[in-house]
Amino acid sequence: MKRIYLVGFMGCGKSAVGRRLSFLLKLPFYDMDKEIVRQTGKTIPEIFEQCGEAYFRDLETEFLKSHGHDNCIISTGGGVPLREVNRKIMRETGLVLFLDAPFREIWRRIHKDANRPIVRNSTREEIEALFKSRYRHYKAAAHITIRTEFRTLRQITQYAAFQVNRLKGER
Ligand SMILES: Nc1ncnc2c1ncn2[C@@H]1O[C@H](COP(=O)(O)OP(=O)(O)O)[C@@H](O)[C@H]1O
Ligand SMILES: O=C(O)C1=C[C@@H](OP(=O)(O)O)[C@@H](O)[C@H](O)C1
Ligand SMILES: [Mg+2]
Repeated sequence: MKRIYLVGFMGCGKSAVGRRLSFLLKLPFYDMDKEIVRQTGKTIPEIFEQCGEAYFRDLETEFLKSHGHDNCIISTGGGVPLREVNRKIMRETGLVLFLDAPFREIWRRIHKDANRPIVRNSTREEIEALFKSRYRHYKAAAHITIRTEFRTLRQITQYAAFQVNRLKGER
């Protein structure tokens, strides 16, 4: 089995589900944002402010190109599937799961969070427009879409594990 990538909009649960899935499947877990913070010694808002968003996007692609481990879970950042090269790498090196959460739930989770620079500098309407414009990229990246509405983190994790095992059996 190769890597398992979690994709989706900010706040859909990629980091939370990724961590739980790594316990359940007994596979190492990498959160791309945390790896980038570790490698650069800067927080995500600091990278955006000091180096610009384009630089952050290059770091994401660089992470995907240079990550040396298979058999692991990777939670991506919400902007990763926007680049075609990123989608291609993810689909060729693993299974991509899209956590599809409704916008109102996402907004409730992220609107007060200072760690997401895009949210900090935008209105609800702007973030909703971003959510809509990104949706097709998540769909294009994903092998499997998991709807998260009305499901607990535990249920989502169990369903993700079930889908991973099912697809592993098919390959
Ligand atoms: N299905 C869910 N039920 C309840 N809380 C959730 C669910 N999914 C995510 N959360 C919570 O929402 C917040 C944002 O989740 P996070 O994993 O950081 O999202 P992402 O990494 O996709 O941006 C966290 O506090 C997380 O625990
Ligand atoms: O959607 C985005 O453009 C971003 C999502 C964030 O990750 P999460 O999706 O884990 O919040 C983080 O990579 C950065 O703030 C940019
Ligand atoms: Mg995250």
